[in-house]
Amino acid sequence: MAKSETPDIIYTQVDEAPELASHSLLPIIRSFATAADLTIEMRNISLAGRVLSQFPDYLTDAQKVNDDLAELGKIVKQPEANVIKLPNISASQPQLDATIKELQGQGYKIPDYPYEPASDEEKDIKARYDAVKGSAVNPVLREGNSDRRAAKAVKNYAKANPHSMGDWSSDSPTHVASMPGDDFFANEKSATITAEQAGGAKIVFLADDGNQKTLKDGLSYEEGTVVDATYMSAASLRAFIKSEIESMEPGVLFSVHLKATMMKVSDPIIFGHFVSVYLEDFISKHRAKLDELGWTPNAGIGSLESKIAGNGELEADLKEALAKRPPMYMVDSDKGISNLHVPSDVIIDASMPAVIRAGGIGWGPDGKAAPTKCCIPDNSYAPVYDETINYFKENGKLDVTTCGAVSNVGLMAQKAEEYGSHPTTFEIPASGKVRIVLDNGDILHEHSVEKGDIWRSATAKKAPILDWIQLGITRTKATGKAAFWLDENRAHDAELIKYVEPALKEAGIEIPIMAPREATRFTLETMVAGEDCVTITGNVLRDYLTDLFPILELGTSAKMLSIVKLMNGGGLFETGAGGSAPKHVQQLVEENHLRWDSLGEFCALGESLKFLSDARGNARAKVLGEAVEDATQKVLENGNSPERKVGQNDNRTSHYWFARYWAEALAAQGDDAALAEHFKPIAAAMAEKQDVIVEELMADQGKPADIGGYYHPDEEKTSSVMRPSATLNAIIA
Ligand SMILES: NC(=O)C1=CN([C@@H]2O[C@H](COP(=O)(O)OP(=O)(O)OC[C@H]3O[C@@H](n4cnc5c(N)ncnc54)[C@H](OP(=O)(O)O)[C@@H]3O)[C@@H](O)[C@H]2O)C=CC1
Ligand SMILES: O=C(O)CCC(=O)C(=O)O
Ligand SMILES: [Mg+2]
Repeated sequence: MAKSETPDIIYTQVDEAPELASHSLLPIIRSFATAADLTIEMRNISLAGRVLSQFPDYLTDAQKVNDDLAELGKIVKQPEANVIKLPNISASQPQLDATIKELQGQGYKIPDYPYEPASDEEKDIKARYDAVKGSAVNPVLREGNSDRRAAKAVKNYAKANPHSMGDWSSDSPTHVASMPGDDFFANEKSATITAEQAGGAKIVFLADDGNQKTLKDGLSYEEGTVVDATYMSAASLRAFIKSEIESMEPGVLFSVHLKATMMKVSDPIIFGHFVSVYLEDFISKHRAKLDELGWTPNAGIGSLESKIAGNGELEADLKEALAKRPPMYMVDSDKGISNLHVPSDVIIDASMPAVIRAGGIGWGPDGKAAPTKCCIPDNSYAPVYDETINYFKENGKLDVTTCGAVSNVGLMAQKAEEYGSHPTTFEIPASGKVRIVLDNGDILHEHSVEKGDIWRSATAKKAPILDWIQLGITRTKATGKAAFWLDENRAHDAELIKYVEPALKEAGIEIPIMAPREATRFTLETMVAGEDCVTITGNVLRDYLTDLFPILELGTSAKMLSIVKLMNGGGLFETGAGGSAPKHVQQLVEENHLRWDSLGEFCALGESLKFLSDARGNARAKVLGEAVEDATQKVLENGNSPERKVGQNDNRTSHYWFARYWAEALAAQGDDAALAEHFKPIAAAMAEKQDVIVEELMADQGKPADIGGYYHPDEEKTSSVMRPSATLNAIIA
C-alpha cells in the first residue's frame, strides 16, 4: 500500500510475541477501521527490519527495507502523529548476532558483525550495527513524557480475580546487594546549563601519560538542560562482585539484575564483569584459548558454551568451575540456562518484580525454588527493591483484593536521563581525567578515572522537565496521593528539585518530594491502605515502577494504559508496560499455544481512537473507540483472556471474542446508523458461527507450529499459524 502523508493511525511491526499477536489482531483492526473510513499504516521497527534498513548496499532491490524508524522519529515530532507502539526487542549483542545469522541463512547477504574492525569499511559496518543495538527505538519515539496507569476496569477485575502471590516470610534470606560506594550514584556530578554556558560542548579524555582524546564532539546544550556526569569504578565493582560471591550463604541463589538492553553500553560491560569474576579461575587458566576463540565475558556463558563445544578439556573445566561457585539463579533450569548465560535474559524491570511477587524466590540449577541474593550494583535505584523486600518481610505479601492502584508519571521525553546516555558512555582506556568542556571554556564536570571505569553523561532538557511536572500535578489532582521520587542527596535529583519546588509553589499544590527508598515505603503504605497513589519519577524509575507495581497489583504489566502525550501535540500509545515476552514464542513453536495477552493493544487502540476523536474531531473514531472500550471490558469480565496452557483459550481465541464484542457494541450503538448497519450482520455471523470458529482456532493446539524464522519469521507461515479459522477470516474480510 502506498504510504499516505498522515495516516489516521500508524501501527508498529515488532518482534516476538506481540508481532505474532499482530498477525491475528491487525486484520481485525484494519477491517473495522476501514468500515469507519480510517486509514491504518504499518511501520517496521523490528530488530530484523532495523538491521536490513542499515544495509541497502548489500541487498537486492526486492530485499531492501525502508528505514521506518528514522521516518517514525520524524513523525512523532508532528502534531498529527497517532502511533500505536508495540514492544520491540532492544537487542543485546547475542541477539544481534543471532539475527544476522538468521537473515544470512534466508539469503540476505549482510556482513558479519566485525568485533575487531580493522579497515574503514569494517568500522562503518560496526557503526551501522551498533546503531540498531540496545534501546534503539524507544528513546527515538518517546518524544513526550510517560503516563502509565491501569484502567479502572482492569484494576477492578484484578481485585475481584486475584492472581497468585508467593508468601513472604520475615526471615527470608532474599536480599538486594549493592556496591558500598564508587558507583554511578556516589560519583555523580550535575549542573543546570546557564545562558552563558548554552551552546556547544565536547567530552575529552586526558590520559595520565599526557595523551588527549576527544571522546565525543559536537554536543550541544540548551539553557536549562540538566547535565550529569558520573562513573562506576571497575575495580570497586569487581571487588564488590567477589565479596558478594564469597559471602554467599548456603541455600541461597546468586543473581544479578541489570538493564543490559536499554543501557546498551554500560550494563553489558557490568554484566561482563559479573561473568568474568564468577569464572575468574577458569578464565585465567584458559585465557589464551578463549582469546583465540574470540570469546568475551560480555557475551555471557551461553556464548562460551557454544564456542568451546566439542573441546572436552574446556568443557570439563567449565563444569568444575561452575560447580565450585554458589548456585546461580536460573532463567531455564531444564535447559541449564543461567542468569549469566545471556545479557538480555534477565532484565531488571521484569526480573525483580517476578522474584518479589513469588515471595522472594528464584529457581536454582536443580529446578527447585530458593531464596536469592539480588545483586544490583548501582545505588541510584537499588533501594527501591531493597525497601520493597524489607516491607514484604515485615508485613507479608500484598493483598491484591484490597490494595489501591499505583500509577506513574515519568520524565521520558527527548532521551531524558540515563536512557539517552548511550552516545556519551565510555569504557575508559587508561587512567586519567574525563572532562566535559563547554565552548565558552568552562569545564562543566571532571572526574579522575582508571582503566576500565565506565563513565557516562546524561541530560534532561528544560521543556520536558516542566511538562513532566505539570503532568505530575494533573495526575495528582485526578488521583489523590502522590510523591516526586527525588533524592536531595543525589546530584542529578538536586538539580531537578530546583525545578519542581517553584513549579509546585506556583501551582499552589503540595506534593511531597522523597528519596526513592522513602518514596517506596510511602507508596506501599498508601496502596496497602487501599488508596491510589501516583509515583512521579525520572525515566529509569518510570521503567522499573511500571513493571513492579502492576506485576504486584495486576499480576502483569501487560494490561497497563501507557500513554505518551507527545510534546508537539501528537499521541504515542504504547501497548502495556511489558516487553515482547520471548518465552511465549518458544511455547507457540513447541505446542502452538500463544499465551500473549493483547489487552495492552486493546487499551492502546481505544486511546488512539479517542485521540483521533478529541484532537481531530473524528466522530467515527469516537464511536469505534467507545466500542473498543466496551469490548475490552467484556473480554475481561467474561474471562476471554488467554490462559497459560495448551488446550486453553489463547491469544487467537481472545481476539475472536474481542472482535465479536466490538462488532456487537458497534451494531448496538445509536450514534452512527450506517456503522451500526454495517456491523449488525458481522456481529450476527460471529455469534452464529461461534462453535465452528473456536474449534478452528483451537484445532492445531498441542502440535508444533512453523513460523519460518525467529527474528524474521515468514509472513505467510506466521499468518497461517495465527489465523487458522477460515470462517472468522471470511467474516472479517
Ligand atoms: N516497550 C518496549 O519496547 C519494551 C521492550 N522490551 C523488550 O522485551 C524483551 C523481553 O523483555 P523481558 O524483560 O523478558 O520482559 P517481558 O515483559 O517481555 O516478559 C516478562 C514476562 O512478562 C509476562 N508478559 C509480558 N507481556 C505479556 C503479555 N502481553 N501477556 C502475557 N504475559 C506477558 C510474561 O510472563 P509469563 O512468561 O509468565 O507468561 C513474560 O515472560 C526484551 O528484548 C526487551 O528488550 C522490554 C520492555 C519494554
Ligand atoms: O526500550 C527498552 O529497552 C525497554 C523499555 C521498557 O522496559 C519500558 O519502557 O518499560
Ligand atoms: Mg520496562
